[in-house]
Amino acid sequence: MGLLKRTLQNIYPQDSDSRDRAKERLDQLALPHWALGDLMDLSMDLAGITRSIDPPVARKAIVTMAGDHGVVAEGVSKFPQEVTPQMVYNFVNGGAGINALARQAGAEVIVVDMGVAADLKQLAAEGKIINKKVGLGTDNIAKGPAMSLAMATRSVEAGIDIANDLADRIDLFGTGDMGIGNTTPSTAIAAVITGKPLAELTGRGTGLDDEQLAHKIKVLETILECNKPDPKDGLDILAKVGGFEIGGLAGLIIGAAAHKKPVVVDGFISSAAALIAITIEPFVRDYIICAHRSMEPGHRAMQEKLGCRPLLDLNLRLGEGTGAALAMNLVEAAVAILTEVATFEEAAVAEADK
Ligand SMILES: Cc1cc2ncn([C@H]3O[C@H](COP(=O)(O)O)[C@@H](O)[C@H]3O)c2cc1C
Ligand SMILES: O=C(O)c1cccnc1
Repeated sequence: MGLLKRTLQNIYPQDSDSRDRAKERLDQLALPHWALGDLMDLSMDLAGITRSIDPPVARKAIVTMAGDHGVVAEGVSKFPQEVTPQMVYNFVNGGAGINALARQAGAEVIVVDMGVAADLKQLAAEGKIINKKVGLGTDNIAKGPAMSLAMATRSVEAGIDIANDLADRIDLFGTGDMGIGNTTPSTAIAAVITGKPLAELTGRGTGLDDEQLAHKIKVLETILECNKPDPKDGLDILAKVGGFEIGGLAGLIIGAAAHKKPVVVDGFISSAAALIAITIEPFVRDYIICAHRSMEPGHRAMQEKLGCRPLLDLNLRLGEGTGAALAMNLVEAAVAILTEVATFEEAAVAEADK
């Protein structure tokens, strides 16, 4: 049996006993009932995910996966494809948005080459990135499938491998992406899985103007017409309209769920990966924490389908894992509430009048 199938057999819903035990304590905290709001719901989720009322989250990593996209030939991005490997160097040198925010959150940044259209072997040989290259960029999805079904499986299994390798030393995973053009496959995935119209889902990515946005929607119509992915088959969707880094992130999310570890899902591209993951195995949903609401208009529909309310809404539109790094601070806050706040009884505070 392949790695993906074996991993899926280890994915269960959140543990209701641990959730109940967390709720029992949270209900008694010396504050007006549930006054720390969504953070208290998050505490319960963390207990259910980790099977503990002292959920471990201290050791954090953002896994930023990079890949290129043949569809850039259609003029769907404001930036040229060379930016993908150039940003990989920036990540390695510590100068990108994700490096600053991960440092601030106390999270490690792990950069993975899933399919950048450039030779990054030297960086991998120096141990600065992980090499899981499936191809030199996907094929142009406006002309046919992104990749073969075998490559789609390899992408997802590469992400599972990374989760497996990190599971001994990381408690809390975050997702990040880098790949010029990747809001286009992400929008295609969103359209297939949410069933919402492209005009509602498609956004400006790195900053398209009105005319370029209208063109991107046309290209997306062509992409869906010529590929016709099966909305119930996550691997089919990934192979036809996905990307190597999107597949890798779907695998990372699946892997985190199999290890009963929370995974903070970043923005638009990471959410496309999460949609692929829950289409492959719906229980994966129980392990996902949605970091923030991106500026891309389709993000709302994606998060509704994920069944996940975002923690932050900061007009971010970057990716890289930046929103996930910011939300990790809130995940740690949710644990602090559960483990450090005293109950009415412990603090000798009078309870509410009936
Ligand atoms: C310098 C730079 C750094 C980035 N970091 C993340 N992205 C983000 O923008 C890209 C997706 O937008 P689109 O589909 O419009 O190309 C992805 O690489 C995503 O990670 C960046 C984009 C640029 C230009
Ligand atoms: O929300 C995101 O992840 C995003 C939005 C625009 C461009 N790149 C990433």
